[in-house]
Amino acid sequence: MSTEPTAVRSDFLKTVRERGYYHQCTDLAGLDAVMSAGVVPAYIGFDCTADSLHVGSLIQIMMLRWLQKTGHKPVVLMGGGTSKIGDPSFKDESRKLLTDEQIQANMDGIKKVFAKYLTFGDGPTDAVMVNNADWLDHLNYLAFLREIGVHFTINRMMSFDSVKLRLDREQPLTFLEFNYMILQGYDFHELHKRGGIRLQMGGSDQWGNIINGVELTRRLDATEVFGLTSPLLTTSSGAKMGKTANGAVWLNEERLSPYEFWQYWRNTEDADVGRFLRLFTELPLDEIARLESLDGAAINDAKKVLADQVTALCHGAAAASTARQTAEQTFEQGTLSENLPTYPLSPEQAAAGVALLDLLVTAEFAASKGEARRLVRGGGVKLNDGKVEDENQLITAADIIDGTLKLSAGKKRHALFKTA
Ligand SMILES: Nc1ncnc2c1ncn2[C@@H]1O[C@H](COP(=O)(O)OP(=O)(O)OP(=O)(O)O)[C@@H](O)[C@H]1O
Ligand SMILES: N[C@@H](Cc1ccc(O)cc1)C(=O)O
Repeated sequence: MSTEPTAVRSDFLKTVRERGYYHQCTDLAGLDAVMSAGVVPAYIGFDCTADSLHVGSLIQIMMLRWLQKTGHKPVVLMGGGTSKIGDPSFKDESRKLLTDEQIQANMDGIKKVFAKYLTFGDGPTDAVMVNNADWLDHLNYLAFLREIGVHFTINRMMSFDSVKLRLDREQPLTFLEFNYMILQGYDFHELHKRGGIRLQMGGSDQWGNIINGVELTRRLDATEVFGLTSPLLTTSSGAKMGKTANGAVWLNEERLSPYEFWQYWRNTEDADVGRFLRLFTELPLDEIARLESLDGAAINDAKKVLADQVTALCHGAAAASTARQTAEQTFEQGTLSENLPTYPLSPEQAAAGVALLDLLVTAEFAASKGEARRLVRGGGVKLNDGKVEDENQLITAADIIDGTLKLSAGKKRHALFKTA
């Protein structure tokens, strides 16, 4: 790797460095020269391992958005082929093999989010979506080994973290998974050949896979292509970005309501506000500097700006403003908002009595009854705004006011159960 220049000229790389998307690049000066000279088509791949992406991948989506805004062409690669293998990078165990139907359903779910962040079409800087199953599904094993396998040495493959970590821990790495980096490497060469793609981006866990593509393309096409990675985000307290007590923070509203999404950002730790504003909004940097310098109670205003901006991008301005109003009604005016997550409760259930622990699980405040029990013991559960003392409490018709029961966990998580 060459020495990194202190200044870059291209708008895209300036943005990447100023806003905190930069971790590593194969040749920053070389990439800067190419990006300053004209439109660069660049890609990021997403495997279809769930039916929605989560905020961990939002940094990648924002990089594609900035790429387009600064005059380049984003290529979104759906890993319809690679999802059949499963990327072993930084995973302790083999992934569960997915069926073709599961992969297709996941792809249908994941695809939806990109239209909100990118403009698709046929123009020079319009985004396009490709699926690597289109070329990987039809590879001929012997021909592939002879044309591509010959460029990879086992010695070098063993030096990559995705392989090394498993072997060091004496955990199995199947031959299937061992092939993953070759296939992702082949994608880069294929995309370069098909659409002149010069750059692949991804989180820092993708570095090894990206390098393989850069080296393979250089050998086969005699062209320099580039790799650029972002840091893998954790919150200031060290938690992996994108996970809450309830699991991942999903981008699709079928998985997580815009209200809960808004709340996630509103609950950002103070120390993360500036960093998240730079990464996940498009506000000008001087405005962000002002917002992050707020302290005391005023930092909460900055968190609301963050929540508004990120929710508006992901779910639209209307959903963002409804989420904000709901939160303000619930927390600042103490009224019940109709927009809180709502679950049905049948009159029969209410008449027979339902265990509070079951409702805590239904509302996704706890993943199991055991966890729900600990939540109550910790003093964090409220029923209609009154603290719950008895973990075995049965909810009955007497707890239902005007057909509604309000359940809360801590100050910030609320759900309504309705009998009609
Ligand atoms: N916390 C994170 N910060 C930055 N980038 C991330 C984060 N989590 C995932 N990514 C990036 O998002 C892209 C998609 O990753 P992927 O779908 O594998 O996410 P994941 O959370 O690791 O999911 P899975 O658990 O299925 O592997 C990759 O480029 C990856 O590096
Ligand atoms: N390996 C990437 C997905 C990916 C797949 C194919 C590619 O060509 C590029 C990236 C991930 O797990 O997130």
